[in-house]
Amino acid sequence: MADCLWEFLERSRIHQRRCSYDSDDEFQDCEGVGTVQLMQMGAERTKNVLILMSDTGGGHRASAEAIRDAFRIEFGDEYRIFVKDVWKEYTGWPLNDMERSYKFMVKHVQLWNVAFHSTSPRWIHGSYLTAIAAYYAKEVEAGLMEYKPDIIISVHPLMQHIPLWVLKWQGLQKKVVFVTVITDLNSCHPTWFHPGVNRCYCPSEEVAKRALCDGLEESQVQVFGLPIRPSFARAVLSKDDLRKELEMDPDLPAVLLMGGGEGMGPVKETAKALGKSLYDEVQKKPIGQLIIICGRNKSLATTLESEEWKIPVKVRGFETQMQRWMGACDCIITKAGPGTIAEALIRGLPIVLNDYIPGQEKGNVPYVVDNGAGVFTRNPNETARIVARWFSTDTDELKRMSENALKLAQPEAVFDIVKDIHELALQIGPLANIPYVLTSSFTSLDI
Ligand SMILES: CCCCCCCC/C=C\CCCCCCCC(=O)OC[C@H](CO[C@@H]1O[C@H](CO)[C@H](O)[C@H](O)[C@H]1O)OC(=O)CCCCCCC/C=C\CCCCCCCC
Ligand SMILES: O=c1ccn([C@@H]2O[C@H](COP(=O)(O)OP(=O)(O)O)[C@@H](O)[C@H]2O)c(=O)[nH]1
Repeated sequence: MADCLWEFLERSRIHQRRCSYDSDDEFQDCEGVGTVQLMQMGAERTKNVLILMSDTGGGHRASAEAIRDAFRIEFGDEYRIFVKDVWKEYTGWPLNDMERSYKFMVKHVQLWNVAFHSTSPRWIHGSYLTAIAAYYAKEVEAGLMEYKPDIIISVHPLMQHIPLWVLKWQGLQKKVVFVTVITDLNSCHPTWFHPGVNRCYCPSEEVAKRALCDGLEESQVQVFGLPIRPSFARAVLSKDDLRKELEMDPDLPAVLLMGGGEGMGPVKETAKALGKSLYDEVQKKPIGQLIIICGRNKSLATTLESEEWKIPVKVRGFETQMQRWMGACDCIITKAGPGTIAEALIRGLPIVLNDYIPGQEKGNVPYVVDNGAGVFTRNPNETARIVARWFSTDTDELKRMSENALKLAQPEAVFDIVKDIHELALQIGPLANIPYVLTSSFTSLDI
């Protein structure tokens, strides 16, 4: 049933060309077409939710999947959820190549720094994105038609402007619920803030302040926390069982080393330094064990697998059960990725931040350090010394930081977000119950 309205839209676009275009909001002599059928179709139907994301890093997909899973837990079959990179599936360069471009840019970190900051003024990113929206309007429309969304959720900084333009051109802006879920904890890019959204979910008060300064209304802004997969929040995991299951040493304290979905940052150097610092040369035995998760960085995994280690080490590629590995460890070393930080906080893991991407990840460092949940150092030897200290003489500090981490954790955020979206959808009304009047389509506009 959910498909009916969009099918109706598609059919009506043919009819629409025969109607006189009068204003942005109305086709005068189309008024009333299909309204009755649409109101009937609206009753008790499954609603389509389209979550827009891109694999630029691992955090956007993780948040998208968290929202999908929470919808399923809370509302069962009431919603049909699609997690999609519509840009990649439907558009062309540069939108369909963002993953590669982003990887290239963050490898040449100064390039990313310049791109991030030079595109911050609204007039700069606004004009770029409007131009791209105009160029790819038909393709984006085709992508939206495919999934026929009643609700669109963007979890990506570059996925507000273009779909909102397309909805506006189609006269659907007031009928399709559009929300943004921000996945950066602090110093996020202003492209996240679009005044045309129904709601902007901010993971922290700091981000909410930025949203308000950037022109969003208080009624648009909600702060619940960063959405993390329900498996982190809901699973009751015993460390002993997990270690058995993951074939880890049952007694040695364990450190998890990672660098986001792409295995970025000084992972190799830090692993080597830990290999030394966690081995007691006097007693000739390890004082800790090391888990290295390389994500999609295959060459990193291959290099580390070929190393000789004096301590127990596991090298893994992209893992789909991060909550298990985190649950089995006692602390974590990572670049300042917001997803990994929020997950580690839920598991109460003290954090050593060993790198950050300039711009969006810079503000995550004070978020962790000032709240006493971890430390920051870019020096791999220093990182290794800190962990060795935590595992030997300074276990109190490890415990204190673990408590602080748990205080910051917001495991229920994802459920609060989906419940609020559900409420919003009820307030705005099921799309098909709105007396529907077809409006202008950009296909008939000269843009
Ligand atoms: C004097 C004017 C010069 C203008 C030069 C403009 C050149 C445009 C080139 C590049 C665009 C740069 C986009 C900057 C905005 C980015 C917003 C942002 O925060 O992006 C972050 C995401 C990645 O997500 C983050 O991942 C992190 C982990 O790795 C972490 O998890 C974090 O929390 C996440 O938020 O970045 C992207 O997705 C960037 C994609 C790069 C696209 C490159 C496209 C290249 C080509 C042309 C650009 C056309 C697109 C225009 C957009 C410009 C307006 C912003
Ligand atoms: O092998 C891996 C490596 C990472 N992740 C997840 O990828 C996300 C990484 O997001 P973050 O914001 O930390 O960094 P990004 O990858 O976006 O740079 C987190 O949810 C991790 O749990 C994962 O599921 N498997």
